[in-house]
Amino acid sequence: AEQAVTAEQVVTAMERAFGVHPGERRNHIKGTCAAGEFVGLPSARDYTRSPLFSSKPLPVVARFSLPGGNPKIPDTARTPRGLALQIRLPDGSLQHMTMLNTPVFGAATPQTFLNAIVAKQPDPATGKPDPDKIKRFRANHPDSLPQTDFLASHNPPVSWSNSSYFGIHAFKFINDAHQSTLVRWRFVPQDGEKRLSDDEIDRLPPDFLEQKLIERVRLGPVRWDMILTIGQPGDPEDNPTLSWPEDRETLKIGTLTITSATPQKGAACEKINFDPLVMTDGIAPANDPILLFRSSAYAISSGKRLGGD
Ligand code: HEM
Repeated sequence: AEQAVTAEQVVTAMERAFGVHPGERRNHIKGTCAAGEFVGLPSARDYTRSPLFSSKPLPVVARFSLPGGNPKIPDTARTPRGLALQIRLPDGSLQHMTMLNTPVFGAATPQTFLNAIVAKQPDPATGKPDPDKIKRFRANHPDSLPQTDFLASHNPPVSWSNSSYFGIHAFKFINDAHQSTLVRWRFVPQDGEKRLSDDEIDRLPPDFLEQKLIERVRLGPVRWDMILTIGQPGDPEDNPTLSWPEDRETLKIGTLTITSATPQKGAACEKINFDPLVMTDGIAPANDPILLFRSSAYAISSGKRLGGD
C-alpha cells in the first residue's frame, strides 16, 4: 500500500524543485503586501454566527502572490495568482482566507500535489520542465485537469485589482441555532475582471503587478464583493477540484477594501503564516483532505523561514 504523503515530503520537494531562499516562503515566494479593511454584512447571519459579519470595518493585512518557490517568476506566467487575508476582530481573534484566482484547485489529494511538483521540476539538462513527464502526470492524475483546463482558457489578470479570488474549498457556516450549511466563497473585483491578451503575455516585462497596485491604490480604495455560494445536500465537500452546479444560490456578504500596497520586505504581511485553518467561531473546515493538509505544510514552511532557513 502507498504511504500517506507527509507535509515534510511536500515542502522538501518544493525545496528541490526551486532551491532554498533563506527566510523566504517555500511556495508563493513572490508577493506584495497590502492593507485595508473588511466589512461583513448581516446578510450572512442566517448561515453563520461569525463576528466577521457585524457591519463594522475590521482591519485586514493582505498579501498578493504568485505560486512556486522561484522569486523571479514573471508576472505573465500562466499559473494561478494568490490572495491571502488576515482579518482582525475587536477581541484580537483572527480570520484567514488564503485563496487563488481559479475556481478549482489542481489536486484532490496531497499525492497529486506532490507528484505535480516533481513532474514540473525543471530538467537539469535543459533548465525547462520535461513535456513528457508533464504529459504522464496529467494522464495519471485526472484530478489535476479541471484547474489546468481553466488556466488554458483564462489568461492571467492584467493587475491584482482586476481579478476574482476563490476560497475554493467548501467550508461549514454555523449559525446561532447551531445549523450547519456547506458554503463556498469568492471575492469579485469592483474594478472588473480583466485578463492579459496573448500578445501582452509575450511582450510585458517580468515585473509589473506590484507597481501597478501601488499606483492603483494612490487613485483611491480598491474593492471586492465577497460572494457566498450556498451548497445543497450532495454537493462535494471533500474535493476542491470539482465545481458545484451553476444554479446554486449566491448572496453578497461583505466588502474587502484595499487602501495601501508595498513591497513585501519588512512589511506587515511578510512574516505572517496565512494558515487557512485560522478561523472565527461560526466558520469551520469541511471534510477536505487538501484543506486539512495545507495547515501542516504552511507550518513547516513558515517555521523554516521565520527561523532564518
Ligand atoms: C496540498 C495542497 C497545498 C500545499 C501543500 C500548499 C503549500 C503551501 C506552502 C508551503 C505555502 C507557503 C507558506 C508560508 O511559508 O507561509 C503556501 C502558500 C500559499 N498557498 Fe498553498 N498549498 C496548497 C494548496 C493551496 C490551495 C488549495 C490554495 C488556495 C485555495 C493555496 C493558496 C496559497 C496562497 C495564496 C499562498 C500564499 C500565502 C501567503 O501570502 O503567505 N494553497 N502554500
